[in-house]
Amino acid sequence: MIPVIAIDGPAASGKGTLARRIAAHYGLRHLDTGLTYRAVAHALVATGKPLDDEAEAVAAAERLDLSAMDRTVLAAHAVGEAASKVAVMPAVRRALVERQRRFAETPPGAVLDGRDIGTVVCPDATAKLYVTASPEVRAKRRYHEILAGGGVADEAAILADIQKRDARDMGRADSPLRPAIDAHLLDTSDMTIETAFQAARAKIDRALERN
Ligand SMILES: Nc1ncnc2c1ncn2[C@@H]1O[C@H](COP(=O)(O)OP(=O)(O)OP(=O)(O)O)[C@@H](O)[C@H]1O
Ligand SMILES: Nc1ccn([C@@H]2O[C@H](COP(=O)(O)O)[C@@H](O)[C@H]2O)c(=O)n1
Repeated sequence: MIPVIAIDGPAASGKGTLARRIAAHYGLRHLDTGLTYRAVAHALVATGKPLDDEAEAVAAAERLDLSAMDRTVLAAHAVGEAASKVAVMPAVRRALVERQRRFAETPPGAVLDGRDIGTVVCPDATAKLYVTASPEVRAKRRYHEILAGGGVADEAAILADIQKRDARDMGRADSPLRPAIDAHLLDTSDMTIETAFQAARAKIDRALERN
């Protein structure tokens, strides 16, 4: 059995931070699936195409090189907003999910983080986590992250964007953000990164022992 760890959660909940730690700890590969949607949105913007151009978006998804996604370009707040618009199109999701599944099925196993990993991409994952935190805590973390990177940010605007993105991601018809029925919920509002990692590790260790 190839171990697959599925981590879902809303924007800025800390799922990427946790996924990277878990992948390093268990010696697994890691895929931030949010980057795949960001890369498609970025490709449309870069070529002057509207974000609802489904044919162009599918073509961008099909030619995407998962090993060459540039986090420094794709991490921008505006790209995340654009990604959530591209992510409502079922044909784009089909193309990306196919790529994500192939990544997950490749030895030695993988950690994938996103919005629909436990529900759609890897429904048979070895362990599933749903990581969340209050919108206010998430906005504060993102605000401090931007300042630490030398940027300028408005915490209230970030909070409004996060709430808008949550509503779009949870409200879309295809693969809405929601915890899988068998996911372990991890509310990190009052947890440090280390505490969240130890809590996740305990759940994953138990799941790995069972398999
Ligand atoms: N438990 C925690 N306590 C404090 N800060 C945290 C915690 N978890 C994550 N962070 C910080 O919060 C910020 C957002 O975390 P991260 O990028 O991992 O979230 P994400 O859910 O992957 O975001 P996105 O949806 O935008 O990809 C980062 O600056 C990270 O260092
Ligand atoms: N499995 C996923 C991952 C992401 N999305 C969409 O992409 C947007 C950006 O994701 P980040 O994790 O980088 O913030 C996100 O808001 C989703 O709309 C998705 O649909 N499915």
